[in-house]
Amino acid sequence: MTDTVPSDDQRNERRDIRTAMAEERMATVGIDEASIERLVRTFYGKIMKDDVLGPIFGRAIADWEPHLRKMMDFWSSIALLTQRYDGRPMPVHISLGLEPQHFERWLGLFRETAHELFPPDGAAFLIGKAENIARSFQMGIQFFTVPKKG
Ligand code: HEM
Repeated sequence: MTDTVPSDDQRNERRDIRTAMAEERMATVGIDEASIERLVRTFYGKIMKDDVLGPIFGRAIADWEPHLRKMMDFWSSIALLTQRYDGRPMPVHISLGLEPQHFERWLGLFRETAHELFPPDGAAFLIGKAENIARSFQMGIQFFTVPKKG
C-alpha cells in the first residue's frame, strides 16, 4: 500500500472539519467567539486594575486593543482550533522576570473570571488549559533563568 501526501485542498478541508467539530463541542460548554471576547475583555480589565500584575502589563503594553485581539485569537485557537494565533509566547514570558506568585495571582483572576462567565464545564476546560500553559511557562523560566550567585 502506498501513502499519498494530502494536497493543500485536502489539508484545508480536514482542518475545516476539525474546527467545525471543535466549535460544535465547545458550544455545548458555552465557549464561542463571543464568549471568548467577553472572557478576554473582563479578565484583562481585572489585570489592568491589579496592584501587582497591572504595572507588569503596563510596562510591556502601550496599546491594549491589539493585545486583547491577539489574546482572543490565542483562546480561539486553543478552544475552537481556528489556528488564528501563531505566535511564540514562551520567550515573552521568560523575559518578563516573573515569579511563582505572579502566576498564582494571574491564575486566581483567570479562575474567578471563567467561573463568572461560563458554565462549570466551560470554565473547567479554560482553567485547565491556562494552568497547563502557566506550568509550561514556569518550567521554561526555571530552565532559562541563571541562578543568582549567593
Ligand atoms: C504571571 C502571569 C503572566 C504575566 C504577568 C503575563 C504577562 C504578559 C505580557 C506583559 C504580555 C505582553 C508582552 C508584549 O507584548 O510585549 C503577555 C503576552 C502574552 N501572554 Fe502572558 N502573562 C502571564 C501569564 C500568561 C498565561 C498563563 C498565558 C496563557 C494561558 C499567557 C498568554 C500570553 C500570550 C499568548 C501572549 C502573547 C504573546 C505574543 O506576543 O505572541 N500569559 N503576557
